[in-house]
Amino acid sequence: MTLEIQSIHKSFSGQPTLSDINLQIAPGEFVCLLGPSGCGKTTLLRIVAGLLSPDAGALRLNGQSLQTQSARERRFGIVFQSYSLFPHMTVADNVAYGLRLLKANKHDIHARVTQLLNMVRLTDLQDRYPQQLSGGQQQRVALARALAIEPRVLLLDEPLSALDAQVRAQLRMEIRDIQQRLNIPTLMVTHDQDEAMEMADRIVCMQQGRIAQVGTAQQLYQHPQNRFVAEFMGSSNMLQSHTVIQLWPHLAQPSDTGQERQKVLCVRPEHLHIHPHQRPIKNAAAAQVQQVLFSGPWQKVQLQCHHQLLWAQASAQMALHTGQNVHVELASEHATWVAA
Ligand SMILES: Nc1ncnc2c1ncn2[C@@H]1O[C@H](COP(=O)(O)OP(=O)(O)OP(=O)(O)O)[C@@H](O)[C@H]1O
Repeated sequence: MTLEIQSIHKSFSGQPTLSDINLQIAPGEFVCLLGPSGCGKTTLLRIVAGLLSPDAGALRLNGQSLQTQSARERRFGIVFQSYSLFPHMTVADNVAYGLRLLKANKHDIHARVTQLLNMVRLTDLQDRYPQQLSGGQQQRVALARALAIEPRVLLLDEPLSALDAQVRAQLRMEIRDIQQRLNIPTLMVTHDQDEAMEMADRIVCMQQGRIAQVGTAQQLYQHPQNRFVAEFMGSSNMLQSHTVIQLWPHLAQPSDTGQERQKVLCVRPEHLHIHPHQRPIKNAAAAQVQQVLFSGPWQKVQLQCHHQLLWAQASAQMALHTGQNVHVELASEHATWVAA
């Protein structure tokens, strides 16, 4: 199944919420809509689901228009942030719900529910009610329920954001694994960049109702097209051209490469190399340590470098303390000039 989203526009009370959204999701592909609150992610997902009509544009599945199909006729599986399980039904009945609506026979329903509960590892809990389950278990039931109808497309609206960090990490892997095994085209909304980077084949980074950039996690992280994408995808230091000349005069300026002005240098913390001594080093700038934050195998280090504050990442083994004079080198092959 290939899902095509073509030139979708949507306004609320005259305010454009989505402008010219174009996207194609290949069979079995996992695509994440990523962006800050209010950028239009959920609106787009609801339009794809058939819960909201676009003002203009088209949706196609395998070339066939979805325009006249209701949400139910589309047969898409949807999982929301708030589990939305039926509280008066057991786990097994929740999973069976969609199949009963489709009037599947009892034997088939039982076989399918057994298979799905096994897939989401809830077989032992099938007679419990939702309120007797943890958040993670409830979300697994919601996933099984969405998958029961053999959906043509899977839509996930922030399915993990109500869960604690450990359960989230576990469920990320489980959802990705199940999605790959079933080979269903999937669109997931999230505002969590780590989640998007770990789960998605491609990420759609959205800004104020428009697509800012589409690509793999590596493409967006390593080659962001503009400052918004660079800052949204992981931590970065954004340096003006005159600051770069001061700190690392050997670096090529954007004008050297024939690109227009008004660019800033995006420097990821892991590409700054700290030399923990005062001795000058070729192509390294003098700096003073302002803060050291322990972060497991790493320390996040804030440096004052001329008038610029920089965040760097250093190994936890490196002895660093506040006020220490150091030198900082930039792995120039990783630094990217992006549109400001
Ligand atoms: N039914 C509606 N009526 C009016 N405005 C709406 C409606 N639904 C959404 N909006 C507005 O459209 C914009 C986009 O909302 P949307 O829920 O799509 O954003 P989002 O990116 O999913 O945000 P979040 O991450 O906070 O859920 C917001 O400004 C929101 O207030």
